[in-house]
Amino acid sequence: MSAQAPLAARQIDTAALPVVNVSDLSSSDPARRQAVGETLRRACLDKGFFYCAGHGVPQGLIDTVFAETKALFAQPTEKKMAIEKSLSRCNRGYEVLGGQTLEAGAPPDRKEGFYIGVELPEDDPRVEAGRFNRGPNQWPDDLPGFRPAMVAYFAALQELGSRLMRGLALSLDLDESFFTPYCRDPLTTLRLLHYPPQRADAEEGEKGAGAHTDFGGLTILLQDQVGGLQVYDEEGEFWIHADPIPGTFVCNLGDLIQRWTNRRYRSNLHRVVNASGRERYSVPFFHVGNPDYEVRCIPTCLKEGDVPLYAPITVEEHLQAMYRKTYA
Ligand SMILES: O=C(O)CCC(=O)C(=O)O
Ligand SMILES: [Fe+2]
Repeated sequence: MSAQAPLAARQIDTAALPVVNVSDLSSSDPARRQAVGETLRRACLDKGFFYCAGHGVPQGLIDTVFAETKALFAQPTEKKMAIEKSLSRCNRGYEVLGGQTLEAGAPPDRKEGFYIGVELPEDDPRVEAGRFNRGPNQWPDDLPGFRPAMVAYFAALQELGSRLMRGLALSLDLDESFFTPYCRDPLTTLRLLHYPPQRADAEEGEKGAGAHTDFGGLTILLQDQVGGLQVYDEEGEFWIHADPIPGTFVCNLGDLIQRWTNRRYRSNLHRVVNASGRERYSVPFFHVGNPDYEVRCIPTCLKEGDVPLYAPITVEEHLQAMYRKTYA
């Protein structure tokens, strides 16, 4: 969505992103929930990227998700190709190294991935109607712990995402339930990613993930201890290294929130460069709402004299356009 940032921009290693403890979003005291909303507002008005602490997702589940993710990517190529994404009508399953180009004009991303979504049987009316990204998942047949771990993690993150959306509503001085209709029947995607180390002899401009903004509402990223995520600072024209902080997720706002808020909250440019010499694994969860929900400028986000910058669009229309753009 955003303009291309200068890739040769100066880089700094400052942890310039705030840590927001969201545990009080579960408080029965409205004032404590509102206080989290205020903290979220400051983070969202700045970069739209923050570390999320106090999220309540058990560390044991997180460790299992990483273990299963590594086991999946360690499988022989033919095993992974047996559940490759093109075999699915709803973009589920394995994505080959270089399968996506997130940054227009750059070389393909040096990452391999795996897509998981809401599990729907073939005879579900939404699947029979051919709705975008609706249908069954593809699962590896010889990793018995994989599916239960991913299903449990998906459910935990879906709940966290909806909780954060209530916090986001508070941050915008809206009713806490403002985004509830959007959160029903979600089109969320869980994505597993493996970034091999950057190559010394790589084509100019090759990255793990090219500079991009996220398509959906809210992204909740689990990253390992290797590092490599970079967030663009538009004013300073440099990349902030969003190094891992144990026990936190990195949360960022996607395009839909930028559209809702008329760019008051931004969908910020970010990228991955795995210069560590090690394998990197990450697990972004794209909390995306109801496909039929129409995202339009929130009236209170419109300052006097401003006009909406974006036409209303349904969640499904926007996602389809972004998939077309990055999977040429
Ligand atoms: O792997 C990461 O750290 C970020 C991945 C990402 O930005 C994405 O999949 O949209
Ligand atoms: Fe992203």
